[in-house]
Amino acid sequence: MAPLKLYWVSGSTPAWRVQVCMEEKGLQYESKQVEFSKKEHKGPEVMSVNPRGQVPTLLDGDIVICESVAALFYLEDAYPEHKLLPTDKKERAAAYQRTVESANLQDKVSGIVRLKMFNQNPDPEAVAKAKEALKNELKYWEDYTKSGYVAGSSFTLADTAVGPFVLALKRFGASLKEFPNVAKYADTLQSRPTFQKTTPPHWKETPNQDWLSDM
Ligand SMILES: N[C@@H](CCC(=O)N[C@@H](CS)C(=O)NCC(=O)O)C(=O)O
Repeated sequence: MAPLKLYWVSGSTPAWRVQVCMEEKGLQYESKQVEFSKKEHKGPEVMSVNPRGQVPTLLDGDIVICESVAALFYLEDAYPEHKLLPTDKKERAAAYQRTVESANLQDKVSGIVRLKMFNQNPDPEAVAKAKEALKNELKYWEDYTKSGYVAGSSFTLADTAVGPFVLALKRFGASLKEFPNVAKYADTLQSRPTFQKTTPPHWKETPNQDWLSDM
């Protein structure tokens, strides 16, 4: 049996990061999809390894990693056969920077999800504020993606960290017309077999949301 095991939920963008990273590295892993609706993430199997009861939870034998970005760095370190960090020091620094910096984008995307997914009638003022914060964040990523990827002109670990959140924007209906580089980047990611293989299953079966149709 493969030593790597990933607990994940369909639509969890942090979990998607780890799936993409393992696929890009060509790693075999046991895929353990859990259901939020059945509270499986708070059940004994997940809670015994991750007391927060969250996904992603990655196991490598008796090693447990419960933070998605930490999991990316761990995988790069433990499975160096297919490297996702550049060897050039300057390019590597950029990839480290963007991988960690993806937390800012994660935060702004999560802001929209918290308002729209878990609220029947979200406060319009709060929604407008969250969209403004997201637009401000996207200005940075518009600059970072001008050479095709988020850290230089080839795919790196940083793209596994950022990519799922950019594709979440498309899922939520954003055309990204004000952010043409990000829009092109989204197309690049969407055409990558590893992203296609790991796209949240329920996204493929249900129409996109219209939460960001004005963006
Ligand atoms: N900072 C964590 C966030 C993990 C997280 O928020 N996971 C969500 C799903 S996207 C979750 O498991 N939520 C259930 C809960 O918190 O009870 C990471 O990047 O891995």
